Amino acid sequence: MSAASSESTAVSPATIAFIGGGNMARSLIAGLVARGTAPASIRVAEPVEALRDSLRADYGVVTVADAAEAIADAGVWVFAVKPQVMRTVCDAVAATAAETDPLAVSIAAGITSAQLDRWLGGDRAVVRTMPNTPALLGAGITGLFANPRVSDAQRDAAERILATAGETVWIDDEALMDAVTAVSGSGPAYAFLLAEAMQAAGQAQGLPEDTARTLAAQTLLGAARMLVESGETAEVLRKRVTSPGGTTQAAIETFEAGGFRALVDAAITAATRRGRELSAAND
Ligand SMILES: NC(=O)C1=CN([C@@H]2O[C@H](COP(=O)(O)OP(=O)(O)OC[C@H]3O[C@@H](n4cnc5c(N)ncnc54)[C@H](OP(=O)(O)O)[C@@H]3O)[C@@H](O)[C@H]2O)C=CC1
Ligand SMILES: O=C(O)[C@@H]1CCC=N1
Repeated sequence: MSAASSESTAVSPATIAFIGGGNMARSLIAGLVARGTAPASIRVAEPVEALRDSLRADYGVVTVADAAEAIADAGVWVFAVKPQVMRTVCDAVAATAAETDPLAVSIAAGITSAQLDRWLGGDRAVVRTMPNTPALLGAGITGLFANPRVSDAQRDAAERILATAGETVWIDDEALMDAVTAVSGSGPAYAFLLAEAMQAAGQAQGLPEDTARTLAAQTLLGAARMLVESGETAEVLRKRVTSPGGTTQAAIETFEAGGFRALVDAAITAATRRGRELSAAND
């Protein structure tokens, strides 16, 4: 940490400022507080009063309307705003960054560490991350990339913060962060889409709404746990459910005939491309 902090404000490496207190910040804050981070060491800058009120009520964190107030004594700044406003947000805090030399952690899709570094005035320590919403339960996974300016201690600090949200995986080639975003950042939505479709199809077969919903949700939970806990591949687990000439085979053949794998590939390709577009469009 730089010794250039202003005399009136002691910057603490343990104080974390969130800039943006929306959906994803909330998930991360929930994880941090649930796993022992003192709420008083978390500042959240969020313009929407209702969001500030609920973050304060639910987690006891310090909430403010303006980023300048949140970052003043924080050694770690977590940028949790939309990619479209990231440049403006960075411009507004760049002067303070030059004074206090914080670790900048971004969770934004697409925006690169080089962009963040440049917008924050240059020569900044930046960790670009991509968490996902199961962070709310500590069941998330986050991809992380550190630029060369990040020290070992700062890398550990970023790891500690994101590890409260679940698993972590460091990525050496930043270009792959858009693929991480497409697979795991956006991925919970794909599982929810599948749940919606399974529920609707079950209802179409006559199941009551509540029953169809519970069957779909519990099935996805059980399958996900088997994927993580069994040590076996998805393919092996799938084949074990698929009795020859049985019901699963009828369904899987219908998926395959409909181009399911190609559709998933096209969807993840589109999401990866969109990450790159978000970077270029907001530069
Ligand atoms: N949602 C997800 O599953 C994931 C999201 N992300 C990334 O997280 C980031 C945030 O996404 P998400 O939480 O969904 O978005 P949200 O819109 O829910 O949250 C962003 C919040 O930041 C606020 N904001 C805007 N400008 C400022 C500012 N100058 N200072 C402080 N706060 C500001 C917004 O207010 P207002 O609405 O008034 O603009 C909003 O409340 C994005 O970059 C996204 O790519 C990453 C992984 C997963
Ligand atoms: O949809 C988005 O752009 C963000 C990033 C990953 C999940 N939500």
